Amino acid sequence: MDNINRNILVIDDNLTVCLMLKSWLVKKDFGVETASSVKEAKQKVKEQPFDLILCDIRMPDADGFDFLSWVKKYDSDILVIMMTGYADIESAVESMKSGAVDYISKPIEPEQLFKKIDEAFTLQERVLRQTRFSDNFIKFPGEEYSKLYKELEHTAENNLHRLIIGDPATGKLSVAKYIYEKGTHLSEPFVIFDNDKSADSANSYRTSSNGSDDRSPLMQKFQEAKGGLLYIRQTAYLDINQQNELLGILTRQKKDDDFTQVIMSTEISKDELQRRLIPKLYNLIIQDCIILPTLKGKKEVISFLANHFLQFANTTLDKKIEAIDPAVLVRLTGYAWPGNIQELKNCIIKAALLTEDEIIPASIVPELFGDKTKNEDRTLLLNPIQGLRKEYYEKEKIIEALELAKGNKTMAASILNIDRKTLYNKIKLYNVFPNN
Ligand SMILES: Nc1ncnc2c1ncn2[C@@H]1O[C@H](COP(=O)(O)OP(=O)(O)OP(=O)(O)O)[C@@H](O)[C@H]1O
Repeated sequence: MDNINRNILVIDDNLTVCLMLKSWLVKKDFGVETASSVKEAKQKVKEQPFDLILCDIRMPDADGFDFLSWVKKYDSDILVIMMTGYADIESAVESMKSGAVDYISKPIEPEQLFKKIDEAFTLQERVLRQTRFSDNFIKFPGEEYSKLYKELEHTAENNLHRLIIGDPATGKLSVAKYIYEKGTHLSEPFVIFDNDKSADSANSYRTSSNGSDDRSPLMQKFQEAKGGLLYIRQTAYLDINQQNELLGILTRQKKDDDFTQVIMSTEISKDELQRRLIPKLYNLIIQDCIILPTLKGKKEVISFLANHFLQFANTTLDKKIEAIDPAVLVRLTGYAWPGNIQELKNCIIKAALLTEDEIIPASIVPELFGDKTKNEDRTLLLNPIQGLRKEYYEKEKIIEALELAKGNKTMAASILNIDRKTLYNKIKLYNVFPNN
């Protein structure tokens, strides 16, 4: 990965050390900020995303350990390397037990520093690859779902291309990630081609520094995904050229090491899809397509998921809520969930945030569902965050998710179903400053 997308915060009360480290790291293309006190450092961490922090173990206004435990609580994904004097080796080792990824002794040698930073990122990437999606996917109870999971496993094991049809937020992307994780190419990329008309610039034609890249956005993403899995969202809206390209991808690839599995998704009905796609493509992908159910009327699944998201909220928000009051469950299971899993997830997160006791109380129902007679007037926060990949709404959705998650970026990323790094990039892109 390019260092250009990585931000490092250097914390040291010695200005010379800060400036020296900054000049070394800037030459390696890192984005670098400095802070001369823990107070200033905390402020900076709240204002902008950092991937790694180099922190002096002894700071005048607070202990480096205090800062370390604060930062790990604030955002456990930020890597911290402690900087120590020779006499401090014992505390450095101690700091690793408290969550630092490494330590480095002063005086610092540039090569040793780069090596340690490199190792820290490599280790993190390995861990992320291993745990990337597994936290997010759970299997729902019931016969219908167990058939679905068997089908997904078959798709994964045999490296098959598949179309997934499902209403908004029924878990199409999650299913694609599951197939990837269960499949044979975990060490290869998982790439999303978001065919939303207003999708972000990642899908626009890219121009290289010394010439132009005249491959279509779809073919660029296909190349990027080589040997891995390409997920095509909103397949129904591919233009004719892209449909022909997709047909080529699906029919001409050989099953060798470079084989790229393609999982396509759409929200629209088969009839509508048939009207939009060229017949050859439609006929090819409609066979064996996977249809994801909606939540409406599935009481057992809704209550299972509500409890699952409660556990997730407990862990992420550091809460200890043990149960959901039966009256709340009745309301949850009776609701139609037009925004499907996303809406339910947002609802439970909100409930967890509003709950101080061990049980989500019945008194919370009006807050969650508003006035029953005016269902459409539910708060904005409870509207499903569906359009998150659409540029028009993206900033708004990010702010909404950060507000809902009370600034907790791990939680916000999960709400948006994007990884933390993507969230950080978008926070930067749209200049969103989460305050908490
Ligand atoms: N099996 C699952 N286990 C846990 N969470 C899930 C599961 N399926 C979906 N979710 C959660 O539900 C939300 C919506 O899922 P996802 O983004 O996969 O839906 P989608 O159908 O791809 O959405 P869209 O209609 O926007 O394309 C996400 O927050 C995701 O984490």
